[in-house]
Amino acid sequence: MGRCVFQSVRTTQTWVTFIRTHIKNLNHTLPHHKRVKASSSLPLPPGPPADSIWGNSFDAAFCYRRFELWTQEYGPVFSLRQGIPGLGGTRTIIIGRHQAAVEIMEKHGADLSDRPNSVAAGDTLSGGMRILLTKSGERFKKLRKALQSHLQPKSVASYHPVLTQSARQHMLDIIEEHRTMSSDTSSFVSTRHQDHARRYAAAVVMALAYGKVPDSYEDPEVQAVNRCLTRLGYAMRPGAWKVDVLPFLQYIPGYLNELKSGHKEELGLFKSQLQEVREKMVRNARGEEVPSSFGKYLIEKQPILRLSDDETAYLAGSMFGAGSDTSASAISVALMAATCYPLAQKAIQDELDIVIGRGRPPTFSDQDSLPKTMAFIHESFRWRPVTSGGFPHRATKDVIWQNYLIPKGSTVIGNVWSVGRDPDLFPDPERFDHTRWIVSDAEGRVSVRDDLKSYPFGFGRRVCPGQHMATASTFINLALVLWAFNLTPDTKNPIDTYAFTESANAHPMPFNIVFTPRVSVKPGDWEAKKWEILKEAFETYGF
Ligand code: HEM
Repeated sequence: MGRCVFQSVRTTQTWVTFIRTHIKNLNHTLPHHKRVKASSSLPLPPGPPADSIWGNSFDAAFCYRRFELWTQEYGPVFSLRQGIPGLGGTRTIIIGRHQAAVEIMEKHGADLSDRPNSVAAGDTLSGGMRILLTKSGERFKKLRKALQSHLQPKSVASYHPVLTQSARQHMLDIIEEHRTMSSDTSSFVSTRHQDHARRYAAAVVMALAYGKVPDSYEDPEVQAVNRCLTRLGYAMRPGAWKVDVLPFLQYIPGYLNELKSGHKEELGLFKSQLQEVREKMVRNARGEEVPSSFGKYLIEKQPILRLSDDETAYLAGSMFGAGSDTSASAISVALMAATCYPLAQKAIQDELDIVIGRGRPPTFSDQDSLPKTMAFIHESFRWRPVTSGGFPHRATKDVIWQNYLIPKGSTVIGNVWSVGRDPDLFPDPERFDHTRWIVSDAEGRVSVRDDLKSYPFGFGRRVCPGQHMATASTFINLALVLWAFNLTPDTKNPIDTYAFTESANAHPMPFNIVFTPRVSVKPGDWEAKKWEILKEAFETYGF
């Protein structure tokens, strides 16, 4: 008698795997919409083979790129397991295509607005008050409501003057770097343009949070906030604190002391920064002007928003962490794209020349007349997204998608890198092509497609509330840089467009750009005069 196939299956564990595999294999042969329900429950989305105890192992560095390969292999939604769920392990569902992200993260937004437990960075270091890590619930709703109302496009427009002023300083920083670094008068290799972008972003976020612009990136307050951010970044690194998988560790005396003192330090810093605004408001009663800021808004509305003093301080303080690093990286990526794709750069400069001319620098009032420039920005967000791997959500209920089960308690991640490589929407995805974002109507009028532009900022109810601010910052800086300069690569140091930091918010590794002013001078004039003319344009133009 032939050996029955079931005789080789010895343990319950292998039984389960055996049945799951067969259901999965059967399902794989069917189109998504026809996939069948398993006998007692729906199957998990498919995924790469996993060790029966440890689950899937993969390198955490640039895992979003590995996840794109698994999306191509296993489909738009796949599952991973690390350890044993329920015994300190996690089940993670990765979404890699746009339609699936909308169907899961937008349609089931209410069931996916939670964040995974974070004892180290969330509960201890941030005291549960840093909105990025706050669990869903009453506190999250209060914090989110306060943020959202202040970061709507209309409120962002009230910050245009400070954004413009800081972007103008950004241009002057580039010109100043030329003056100090270069003996060649016509162009120069900038090695510090990323520092200039960082200074810009720090300045606007400080202005947004507290209504003041720091003198430099070396400003002691900026440095103090950056120290807090470095600590946060370290605490959030997967595996940095075992307490996130083994929560009982938090009860070991002394174990969390380092994070507790970090919390004390940052709460003290955030409170003192907000106190300064409070004091200004008191002096305002005696005639001192108080610039508008998120901090001022929170103080005025604190009773209506039902925020405690600590929550108010944290909300304003967390702004820097969420908005500064990300905006600086987005600006650097846009400049990297312009440098590496000269035809796209020229298309933007031609548009700037037609719409604005060389007589005055661009402003926010030109934004609606510059669809190619806006398309370029959305393409740079797609090409090298800042938050490439997305940010984890947690399912608070079972979610069913196309006969697959996303179980309650799983971590759900919309992989921004993959969604931007969705072949149905972005064919030949590694190519930078701003024209993918341009649509024309019957009369040939061009505009920017609107339906896809928010995914680089996350999904559902946790979508980035700062996205309008981030887009505005990238617009004004890119438009001013390309109005003023031609960007070319430094032939001695080619740019590696895949060289990024491994952090959650990816930054390009340092790269050089050659800046050449686009100013025409009369024959006989010195080339050097171009820099003076440009400087004058930025210093004197009435922004
Ligand atoms: C290019 C720049 C930026 C990018 C790429 C970006 C991206 C993101 C992403 C992917 C998330 C997580 C969304 C999710 O969980 O699905 C997020 C959250 C957040 N962002 Fe941004 N962001 C940027 C700039 C900003 C700015 C300028 C601000 C504020 C001024 C800001 C404030 C926040 C806050 C407060 C959260 C937490 C929201 C929550 O957990 O409910 N971001 N951002």
